[in-house]
Amino acid sequence: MVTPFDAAPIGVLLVNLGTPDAPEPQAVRRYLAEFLSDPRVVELPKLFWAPALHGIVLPLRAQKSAQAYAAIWNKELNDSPLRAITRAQAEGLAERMRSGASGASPVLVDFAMRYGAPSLQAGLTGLMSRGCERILIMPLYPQYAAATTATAFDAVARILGGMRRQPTLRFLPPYFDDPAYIDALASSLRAGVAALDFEPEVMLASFHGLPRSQVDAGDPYKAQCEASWRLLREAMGVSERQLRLSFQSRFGRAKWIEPYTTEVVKALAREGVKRLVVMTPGFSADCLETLEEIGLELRDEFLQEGGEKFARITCLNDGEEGMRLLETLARRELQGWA
Ligand SMILES: C=CC1=C(C)c2cc3[nH]c(cc4nc(cc5[nH]c(cc1n2)c(C)c5CCC(=O)O)C(CCC(=O)O)=C4C)c(C)c3C=C
Ligand SMILES: [Fe+2]
Ligand SMILES: [Fe+2]
Repeated sequence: MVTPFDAAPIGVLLVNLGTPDAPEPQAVRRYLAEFLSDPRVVELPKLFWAPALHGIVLPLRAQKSAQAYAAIWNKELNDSPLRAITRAQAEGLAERMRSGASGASPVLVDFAMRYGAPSLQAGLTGLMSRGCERILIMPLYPQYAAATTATAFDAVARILGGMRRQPTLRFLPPYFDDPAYIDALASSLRAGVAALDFEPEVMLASFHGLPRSQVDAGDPYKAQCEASWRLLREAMGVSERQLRLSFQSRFGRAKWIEPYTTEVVKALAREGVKRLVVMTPGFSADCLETLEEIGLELRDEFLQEGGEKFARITCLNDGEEGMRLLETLARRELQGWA
């Protein structure tokens, strides 16, 4: 029997970057091998990069990164924070889409990782096996980058390339300037600062970096981060000096987009800034880069350089503001479907 098209469920698939299965060198190596072999991520000739990656980068990096993952692993759930939070976002969105749903089609929500597990293949085929013929893919990157947004699209297209009966797809566009995103960031920053036992002298918005060569080649990522930063400053009513911008997570020796987060923070401490708050608006979920690189490493650097009070604002995660944002985006993109 064929389900009438209008009554068939609609699928929503949240997509984030990916993460290892365990905080151990073997698992981290497997994950990094998949991630860093993606030509959208490292744009070097394969003949040169593959031996360097497998011969030098992975043996060194897997060991070091496994220790970093161990420091932030969610022990209660025995899971990576990124996967645990993305799962909670999917569960929360499913609940929200159940209540107040209008029309005949139920909305089913799942999540997938671009690299590692649960795979995009499993996410797509899982929704299809539950009857979804129309699927909204939501890459959870507010700012577009070929290394994140485009590679998710590429991977989905490759998976569909192997299907006889394809679902109909929609993709969430980048939402770096969406008022719902900016409002969610501003509310979470205000609430985060109000809950502190100190008043910050400076706030810093630290975005994940990108190789400068990718931006020079036309990637709009840096401009979109700058636009989010400007809109957030306007929403908060603060100046460029009160809310600074920087880029973190540099990987490799090439130049990445600047200013680098570590340099900005060390300079602030040397200038005499004692109380600092750091937020990471480009990440939808807390992960290695926010919990360890900012929450542990950057905190130590600031305190060692003379800073006295340091606080990190959590990502939007599955909190009220974050979930309201995901629901707003999903409902908007599902118009005419659900
Ligand atoms: C938010 C957007 C992201 C962009 C843009 C991005 C680009 C990018 N990243 C690397 C290299 C690494 N990134 C790593 C971790 C990582 N990156 C993002 C997001 C973006 N990356 C997230 C959410 C995470 C955390 C994953 C987790 O498991 O918690 C890592 C791995 C960690 C490590 O070993 O230090 C690397 C490596 C490149 C090269 C790049 C752009 C070209
Ligand atoms: Fe990254
Ligand atoms: Fe990092």
